[in-house]
Amino acid sequence: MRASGSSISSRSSVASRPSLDASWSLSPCNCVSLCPSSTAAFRTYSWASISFVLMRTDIGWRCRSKRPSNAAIPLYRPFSRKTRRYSTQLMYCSELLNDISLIRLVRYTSFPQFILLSGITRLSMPETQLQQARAGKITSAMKRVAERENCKPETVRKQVANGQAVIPTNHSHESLDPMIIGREFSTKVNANIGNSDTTSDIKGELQKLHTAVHYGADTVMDLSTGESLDQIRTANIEHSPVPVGTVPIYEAVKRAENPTDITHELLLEIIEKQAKQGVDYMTIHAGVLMEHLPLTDDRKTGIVSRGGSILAQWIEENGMQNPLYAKFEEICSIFAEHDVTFSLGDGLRPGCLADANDEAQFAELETLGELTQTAWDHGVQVMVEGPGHVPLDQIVENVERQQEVCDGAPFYVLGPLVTDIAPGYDHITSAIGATEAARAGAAMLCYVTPKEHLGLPDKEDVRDGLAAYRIAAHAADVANDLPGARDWDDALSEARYEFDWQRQFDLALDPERAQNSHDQTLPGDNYKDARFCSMCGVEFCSMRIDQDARNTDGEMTTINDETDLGSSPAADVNLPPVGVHDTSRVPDEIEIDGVTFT
Ligand SMILES: C[C@H]1O[C@@H](n2cnc3c(N)ncnc32)[C@H](O)[C@@H]1O
Ligand SMILES: Cc1ncc(COP(=O)(O)O)c(N)n1
Ligand code: SF4
Ligand SMILES: [Zn+2]
Repeated sequence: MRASGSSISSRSSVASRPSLDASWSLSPCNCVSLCPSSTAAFRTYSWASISFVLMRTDIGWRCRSKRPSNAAIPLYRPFSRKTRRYSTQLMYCSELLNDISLIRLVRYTSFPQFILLSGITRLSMPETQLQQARAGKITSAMKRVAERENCKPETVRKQVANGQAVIPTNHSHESLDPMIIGREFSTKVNANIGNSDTTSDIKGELQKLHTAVHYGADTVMDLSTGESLDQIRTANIEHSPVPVGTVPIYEAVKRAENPTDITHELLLEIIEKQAKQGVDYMTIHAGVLMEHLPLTDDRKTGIVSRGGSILAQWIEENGMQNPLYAKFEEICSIFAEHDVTFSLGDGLRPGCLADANDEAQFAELETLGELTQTAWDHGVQVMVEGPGHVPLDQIVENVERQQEVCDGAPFYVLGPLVTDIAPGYDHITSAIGATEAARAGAAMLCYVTPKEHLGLPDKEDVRDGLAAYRIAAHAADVANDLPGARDWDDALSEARYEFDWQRQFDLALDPERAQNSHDQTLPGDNYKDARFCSMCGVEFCSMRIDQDARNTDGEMTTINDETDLGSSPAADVNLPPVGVHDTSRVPDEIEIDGVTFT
């Protein structure tokens, strides 16, 4: 049976190994998926657990009943390219069968297109969190998430089972501490990092990753488009306790001579490679359809999504449909194998207030709604990306429409920026929109840094962006009455009123910044229990005046009850800087090409 320990350390044993499920039953549709597809899964599993392997014969598989010596067994041969993927999966089986002395074809199953090989133990592919949730299983990732969100594991399972929440957990992401994204849970924040062709190396990227995690990013996206893409991605995954997202079309552009030369095969190859590397979720801009492109003609700022603009160019120059749309089901199969979560990209999102909520944006959203269903049919977890630049009064409509069109799949919004006038302050223009979006039901906010529209963010920008977005997420959680969220505000206010400066710093979203600001004018230790600060000075300190008055009236004794953050229902998210990730599986060091990074 599946490992059932609730401790975090048992997570990988559940998430990344084939399940041994005695109650598994044969059915034509899951026989193929019975064959494991991840070599990693094999290596971590003992041979003894394999009981049988099923093979499809109707799609061109041939089987030899005898194993030729010790060589890899050519058990299966595809008839056509269409069956190539099955071939890959089954060849892994043959690697495994190598170690087994006798393979006997015993009988046909009740489904004539399948041959049952026995003499070996049962084996099945690790399933996605969605598939397991639907089957009524509570995985250790679900248990861990329930612990972090202070809810029942069954609540988590139900939310995942019906697609209202996702737990991005690639089977190969060993250092991950599972988290959940869904409107019923605390609002999450994503930080974009990654290099471009002008700046930043692996070391700089790892520093941005550390900064992002330290300041409370719930997920990070590696949006690198410069040098060393594979190395940066694998280093990020290895070091990240939070889910890592990518946009595979970016690598395709780097690999092809010209974006128009990107082939379907190249895209699938890159997606599969990144899935094997352990990427937890991928932005797939499959909703940018040929027929939607004319709808952007009258826009003020056209197509501002990078992925969207590249695909639009590809579609126009090749005169063919979006390859990510054409190959969507193949992508689903890859995602199902590794439990990669879709982040359905909004390639036609508005790039300015004037273009918000236009026909192109909503036409794409309809397509994303259909693709959500297709992904669910394949047992793959889905979230949906949203805009961008939207006037404050149109944000609720955006969220409600997405929730309706995509049947409650989690909404993951970039900002949105509520005004276009403040380059240099777009972490603020967008955090205002993000707060409104989260209030209306967005599940995850993609941060925007002060460098937006101006340049590549560095680690200080990452810190500023996260501060703005942690505030947005928390403000929405408080307003939405998330149990315990307000306790953090109450505890800090108590410390403030008591002139307990140290506690006020400690409880601050960014403790270092709070202390530095106080130190700028009143650095001495004696000021750390002073009953005023330099804002008003001792004579005009309203809190001191008020306290003295209340003291005289004998009221102070009645207001002494302290909020205990440790026992708050939101204890895990009420911790400064914010949030707690279990980093115990993140290695202290990593070596890349002979250079050690920490
Ligand atoms: C979709 C969002 O991703 C941001 N974005 C794109 N590439 C990077 C990067 N390397 N680092 C940080 N943010 C990035 C854009 O600024 C946009 O806001
Ligand atoms: C919320 C969100 N939206 C979009 C993108 C992708 O960027 P792009 O669409 O510009 O390629 C992203 N990474 N996150
Ligand atoms: S951020 Fe800069 S590089 Fe990116 S689309 Fe805008 S102007 Fe172009
Ligand atoms: Zn913009």
